[in-house]
Amino acid sequence: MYVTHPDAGRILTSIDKANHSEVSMRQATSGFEGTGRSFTHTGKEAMVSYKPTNGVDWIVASVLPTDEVFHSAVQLRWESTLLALVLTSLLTPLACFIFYRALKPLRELGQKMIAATKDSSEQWRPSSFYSNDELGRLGRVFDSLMLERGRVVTELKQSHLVLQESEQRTRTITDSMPAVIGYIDLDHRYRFCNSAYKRFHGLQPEDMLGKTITEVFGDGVYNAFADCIEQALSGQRVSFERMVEQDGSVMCMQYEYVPDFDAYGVVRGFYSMGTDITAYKRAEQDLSSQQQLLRAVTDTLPALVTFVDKTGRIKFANRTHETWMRRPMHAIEGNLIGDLLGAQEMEIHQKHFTCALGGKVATFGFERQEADRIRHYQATYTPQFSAENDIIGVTCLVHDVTEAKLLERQLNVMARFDSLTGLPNRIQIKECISRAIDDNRDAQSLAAVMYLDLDSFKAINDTLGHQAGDLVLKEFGRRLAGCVRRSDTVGRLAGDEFVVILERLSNDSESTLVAEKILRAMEKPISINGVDRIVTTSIGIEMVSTEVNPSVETLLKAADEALYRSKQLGRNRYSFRSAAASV
Ligand SMILES: Nc1nc2c(ncn2[C@@H]2O[C@H](COP(=O)(O)OP(=O)(O)OP(=O)(O)O)[C@@H](O)[C@H]2O)c(=O)[nH]1
Repeated sequence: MYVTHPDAGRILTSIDKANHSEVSMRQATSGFEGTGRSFTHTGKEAMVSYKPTNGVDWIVASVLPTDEVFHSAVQLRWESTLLALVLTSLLTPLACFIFYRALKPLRELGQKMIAATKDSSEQWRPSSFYSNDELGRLGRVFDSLMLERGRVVTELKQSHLVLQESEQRTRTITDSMPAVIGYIDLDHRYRFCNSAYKRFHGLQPEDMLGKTITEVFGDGVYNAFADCIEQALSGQRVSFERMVEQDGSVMCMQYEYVPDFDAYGVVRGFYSMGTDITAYKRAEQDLSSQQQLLRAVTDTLPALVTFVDKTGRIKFANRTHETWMRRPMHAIEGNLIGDLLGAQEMEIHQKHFTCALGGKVATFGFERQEADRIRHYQATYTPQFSAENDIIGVTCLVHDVTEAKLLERQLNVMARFDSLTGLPNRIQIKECISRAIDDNRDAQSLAAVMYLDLDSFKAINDTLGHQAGDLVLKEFGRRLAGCVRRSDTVGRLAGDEFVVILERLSNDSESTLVAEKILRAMEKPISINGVDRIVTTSIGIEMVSTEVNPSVETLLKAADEALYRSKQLGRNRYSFRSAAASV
């Protein structure tokens, strides 16, 4: 029940009758203490406080209209708002001004940035006035960035210039080369073409750029070389020849496809280089026909014709090798000359081969044991020079001189022996005397040269005939040979003149013993056509001592003089040149 209430109508009325649906009223009547919102009895919004009293079962509640409660606060809020408005209106321009001033470097920096992005060519000028705050640092960082950018741009420009110059150089070089040079990417499109495409294919290089091989040359050409293109794009180097018709003439072009790899080793295209090898091909054909001709000519020669390069490898060998060396051609050409000849024979050849490689012609003879006989060969090694005058190898010409050697030996025998008697002739007699002089000196012994002449031999010829004379000459030679040691020499000088050379004598008397033996041997008649006839001989002896060193001619002349002495004394005797013993 209300004990007191501004609304007199409520005094002593039950609270139940009042509007106690409010939370605060229910809280208060439940014995709680607190504050809350409520309404005055006039229906105005109000603040309500309630508290039960001690000792008395009363609840003291005060209800104060909200506007009265917050009057001062509202007043203060209005004043504050007003003040804020005033301050805001006053401080805003000031703040703006301060911000404007504070952001000026940032604004200038921004303008510089915009200007810098518009014109990258201008040299960046860093500002020397920067504050020590964040903006200053930002400005300095931006300046360093711009300077770095300027450096990078400069480098890029220089790189670009270098690249341009390099490209120009590449173009100049490739344009001046007698070869078609192009670059084709993975899509088979031309990315570079030198001016030679105009010369060789009648195509404008600038018209080719960006076009595919098919677009430039057509399906036919592409299909013909599709495999090569794929190989190049798979990273393999490809080389092939292609016949090209241009202005009515046919050229032989050799193409080389060289793959182009990026930094990771992945193919990104390939270079195509085509060279006109028509002249080379013709030269090759000419050379081939010349080689065929050379082979045809040399194959028929009875000689070995070989060309050996500097490394000793046989580059050419005529067919005669097959028969002479008893090997098939494939085991000769392309092999080393050392392998063909064998180590033993190569040892003989090596120095002459080296000599020829040194630029000199070397001629030498060598022998080869073949089956049961020895064959003799004459070899000539001639150095071969390139157009630049460099030695490129050696031409070997080998003749079989076995027959010539035999003939030479026969001639030698014929030239050194008397055909009638088979005894050494004048040439060999002189050699024997010369050798006897040396041996005599070396052995410190004596030697003797005996000059013999048949007595009145002319009469035999005249009476019995020339053939009878020959028979007497042969018999005389035979008997002479029977009177001397095997180490002595019997020879026929000419006509009926003979020489006996006695070696290793101890004294003069040994020569006289031989002379007497000869005289005795001639005492026996010679049977001539059934008629026995005694033919005597006169002998002249010249001793060869170790003290003097006479010439062959001197000795023969001295012996002849001694012979003359024997003739003078009546023939059929021996004499020394001086007045020594004569019999
Ligand atoms: N049958 C033959 N006679 C020859 C040969 N060569 C030379 N004669 C002859 O040998 C003779 C040599 O005579 P001479 O030695 O000059 O004279 P000779 O009659 O022997 O007289 P002397 O020597 O003085 O004792 C000449 O009649 C030559 O014609 C030959 O090969 N055969």
